[in-house]
Amino acid sequence: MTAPVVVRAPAKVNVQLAVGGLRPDGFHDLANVFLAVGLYDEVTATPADRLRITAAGPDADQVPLDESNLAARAALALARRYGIPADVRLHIAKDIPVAGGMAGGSADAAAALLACDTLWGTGASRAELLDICAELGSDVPFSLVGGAALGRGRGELLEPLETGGTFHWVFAVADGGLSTPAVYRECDRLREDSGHGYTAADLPDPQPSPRLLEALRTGDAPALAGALSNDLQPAALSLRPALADTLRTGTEAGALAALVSGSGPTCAFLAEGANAAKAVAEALMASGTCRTARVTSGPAPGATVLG
Ligand SMILES: C[C@](O)(CO)[C@H](O)COP(=O)(O)OP(=O)(O)OC[C@H]1O[C@@H](n2ccc(N)nc2=O)[C@H](O)[C@@H]1O
Ligand SMILES: Nc1ncnc2c1ncn2[C@@H]1O[C@H](COP(=O)(O)OP(=O)(O)OP(=O)(O)O)[C@@H](O)[C@H]1O
Repeated sequence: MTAPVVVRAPAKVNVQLAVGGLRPDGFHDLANVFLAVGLYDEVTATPADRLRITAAGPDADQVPLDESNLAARAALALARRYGIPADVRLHIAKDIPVAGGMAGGSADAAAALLACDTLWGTGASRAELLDICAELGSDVPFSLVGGAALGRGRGELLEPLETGGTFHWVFAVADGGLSTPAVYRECDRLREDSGHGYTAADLPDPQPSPRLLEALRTGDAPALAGALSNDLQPAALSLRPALADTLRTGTEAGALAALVSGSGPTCAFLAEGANAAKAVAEALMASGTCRTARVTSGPAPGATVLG
């Protein structure tokens, strides 16, 4: 009998998310600086009579178990490319918040792709895997590579970035998710309403911040704190105003900086060290401004076959 294959893939936080114009294909051009952090989903692939998806974990009831699941779509995409049936059971052990702006579904897609490639012995090249990842979603290539990277285009064109140390983070997980397309739409609406005379379609090309890249390269947490930015944050706050209380609570508890993670509603807090992170998490839990607070660090490795 073929042994099951277990693959682990990380969550991400966008330390910079510069959002440019709305493209004719409905996506936005980005300068997207990703950092993988140590919260993981695990996907176990086992031979089966047909494609089957199961999920476990606190948020498992919010994970679709049909072919809309990104892990299922990854298996189907690989099987189609190699002309083989996608007869596999994919079990998702879910620890990344669902619809939280931390690329949980993308992590499952990258993990499932690597797990199926290993189980089926398809031997796809890294370039082929990245190509399939990009078809599945803008964040999926980064879930495969992990570490830190600059994402251009709609976020799928990656350039690895050097990091000079470990950054300590706290993530405040909200009750209920936010829809990524709705947050991008709200970003466009706020910009169009702001009266600067531009429309979403003709913004300048978004650029990474040299100060932020340098802070990552040198592992300088206070400098990174001063350079964090997320153009989707006003939109996430507009859709979920209570997030302002969460951000304030973490900052008052000693975080170096606070920002919404990607499209939200998870809020991310950068801390000076592991002890400071623990204190920020305790304050967040006590405040009642979030469902739970998770302490972790980054960079973390990309999708990895375990065992
Ligand atoms: C917010 C981020 O998580 C930051 O990393 C990503 O930009 C979202 O990436 P994702 O969840 O993989 O998103 P996709 O599945 O590719 O796209 C979902 C929807 O988000 C919007 N979208 C996404 C990426 C992008 N560069 N511009 C967009 O406008 C589009 O409405 C798109 O239809
Ligand atoms: N494997 C999966 N895990 C979680 N959600 C999934 C999965 N596959 C599909 N989905 C659907 O995708 C939606 C968004 O889920 P996900 O957890 O990836 O959001 P997210 O972390 O905010 O994404 P991102 O940060 O990439 O924008 C969910 O509400 C769910 O309907």
